Amino acid sequence: MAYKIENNEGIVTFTIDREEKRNAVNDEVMEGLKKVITYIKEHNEVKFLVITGSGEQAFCSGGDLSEFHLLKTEEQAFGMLSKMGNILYELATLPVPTIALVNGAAVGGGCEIATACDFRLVASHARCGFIQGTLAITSGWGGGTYLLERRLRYDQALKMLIDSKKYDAAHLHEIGWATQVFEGSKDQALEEFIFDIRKIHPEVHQAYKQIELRKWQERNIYERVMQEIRLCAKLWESDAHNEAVNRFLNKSK
Ligand SMILES: CC[C@@H](C(=O)O)C(=O)SCCNC(=O)CCNC(=O)[C@H](O)C(C)(C)COP(=O)(O)OP(=O)(O)OC[C@H]1O[C@@H](n2cnc3c(N)ncnc32)[C@H](O)[C@@H]1OP(=O)(O)O
Repeated sequence: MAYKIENNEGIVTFTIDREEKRNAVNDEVMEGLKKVITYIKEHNEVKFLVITGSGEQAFCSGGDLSEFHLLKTEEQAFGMLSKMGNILYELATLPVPTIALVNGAAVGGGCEIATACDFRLVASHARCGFIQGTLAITSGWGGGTYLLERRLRYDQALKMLIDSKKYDAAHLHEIGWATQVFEGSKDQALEEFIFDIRKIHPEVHQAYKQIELRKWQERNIYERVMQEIRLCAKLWESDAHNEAVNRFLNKSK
């Protein structure tokens, strides 16, 4: 199984469990995300959702390039990107607060998943970034739109997208992407962060979340996400992208 879902007294945790691939997202992980989203929508008692990755090296390394590299044309790419884009939109607009427990690197689509969450608790050793530019594509799951909505300073958010590099945790905190940085155990960091939140009735959380989401509807976030995905799909079929992915997949051979 590529993922684990646990419910501990209303705190639902989704763990991507593909440590050997640095928790890259494949079709099975997408199905798991759909499942946990449906579960939360059907269970009013859920207080919040935590997303994390197995091991300490990576939260998520983005789309599984060994699988998705088989998609060559713009339309093939759009199919996969929009499937995950819709899942990420559902995640970003869940009625409960969401926490990315960033236990290690969050790059490419992994950084998009973390950005789609309400809070980002980042391990001090983790390096994160929208590195898609190094593959000659843009963010393809809607994460660019979420980043620009997260109220980071605009110039810092745009720089994060266009310099396409990994930032250290201290810098991510300084620019406002990381909610907080933790040392040591991720479970303890989560416990401390939710200590007060978990005492509050879930309907209160949901009411505050609704206020934020109403703003998202007014700002046409879904349409903007779909435009972002289309732009990425166009770049996907370029020679530059193909060559960059081949370089990554063959780097150790
Ligand atoms: C598709 C959507 C698009 C988007 O919308 O954003 C994307 O997500 S594009 C994908 C962006 N991701 C990448 O470019 C992969 C980046 N990966 C890395 O930079 C590094 O792996 C890491 C996450 C920083 C971890 O580095 P390290 O701990 O040194 O591990 P390795 O690099 O040696 O990787 C170990 C192992 O895992 C494989 N791997 C890692 N990431 C992916 C991936 N995204 N897809 C497929 N496979 C991945 C890597 O190839 C190694 O495999 P082996 O050599 O077989 O051990």
